[in-house]
Amino acid sequence: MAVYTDVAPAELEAFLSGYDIGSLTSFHGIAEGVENSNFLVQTTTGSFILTLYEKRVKREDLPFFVGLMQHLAARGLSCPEPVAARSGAILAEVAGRPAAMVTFLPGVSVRRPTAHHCAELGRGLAQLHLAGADFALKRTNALSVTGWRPLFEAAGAAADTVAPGLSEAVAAELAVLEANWPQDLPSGVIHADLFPDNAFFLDDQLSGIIDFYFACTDFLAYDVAICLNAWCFEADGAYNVTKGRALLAGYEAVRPLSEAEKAALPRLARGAALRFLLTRLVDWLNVPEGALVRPKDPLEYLKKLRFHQAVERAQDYGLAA
Ligand SMILES: Nc1ncnc2c1ncn2[C@@H]1O[C@H](COP(=O)(O)OP(=O)(O)OP(=O)(O)O)[C@@H](O)[C@H]1O
Ligand SMILES: N[C@@H](CCO)C(=O)O
Repeated sequence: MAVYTDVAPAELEAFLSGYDIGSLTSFHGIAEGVENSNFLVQTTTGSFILTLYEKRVKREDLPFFVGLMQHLAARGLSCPEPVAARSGAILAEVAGRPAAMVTFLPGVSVRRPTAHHCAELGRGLAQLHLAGADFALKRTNALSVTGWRPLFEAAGAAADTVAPGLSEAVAAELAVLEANWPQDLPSGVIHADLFPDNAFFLDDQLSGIIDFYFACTDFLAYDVAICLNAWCFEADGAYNVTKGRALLAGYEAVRPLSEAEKAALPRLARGAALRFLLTRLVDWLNVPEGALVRPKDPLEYLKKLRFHQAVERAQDYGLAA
């Protein structure tokens, strides 16, 4: 149940009195998600999402996130639109947490994506990259290569309680990627967390992208690598090249990858796998007392990392020659 901060009905009513969105008819915490506290708010005019930002979202980053959603929605991307209060304010504070209201998107996430869903996602990701190309604000990716060693140090030797030898394996991979991380690739706004739970489908067509709270400025191909990790592996840890081919073809139909991006893809995929291994490892080792949210399995990403370590060229992911 990803509600870390609860909201009393009276407090919500007081908060909503500052908005022209009708009167409250119902609201409830949303179980999905592990980073923030989300509530479905229904009023006499429609449905909205109230998000209370938790530990990994810094207040100073919120203007970037809400500004980006406004920018992408204005360019036709189906994403949540921040709702302004009567005062014009987008950002607020509810139950002591920074908060914002956004529009509710129809559609459902798919738990077991097919190759068709991967193709749709690839197209949507490329459209996101193109729509974000003229977004004025920049945000450094705190979870790219320079952010991984501090995460590893936060886990420390306890990593080996999760799996024997994990600490040594991560230290070795970290050294390789810090020494060989790609430079000078096409950069821009990336989503950076576009997992199946953050994409909505209606009748198997991509209908929306949510959860822009890791969005930042980084290599566009790194976002592709994150999606290959999140969408193209089966539950048993095997890479599904049919899904990879579909995702990459969908992406390239909208935005072709450069030769430099293709050459860098295996390293970017290793880095993406290490990033999610590390954030999951830190969460796994730091479950708050009485938490109702079960952290995600870091070892899922150790398996993916090991796959990428054996990949020699982008075509191994299903990329057209
Ligand atoms: N704009 C929206 N429209 C419809 N549903 C939404 C919207 N935003 C969030 N949700 C619902 O709330 C859930 C959690 O949202 P979100 O993924 O942003 O939370 P989170 O804590 O950042 O999760 P995580 O980072 O683990 O994906 C989503 O899976 C979805 O069910
Ligand atoms: N999508 C992330 C959790 C939210 O950042 C993961 O699966 O590890």
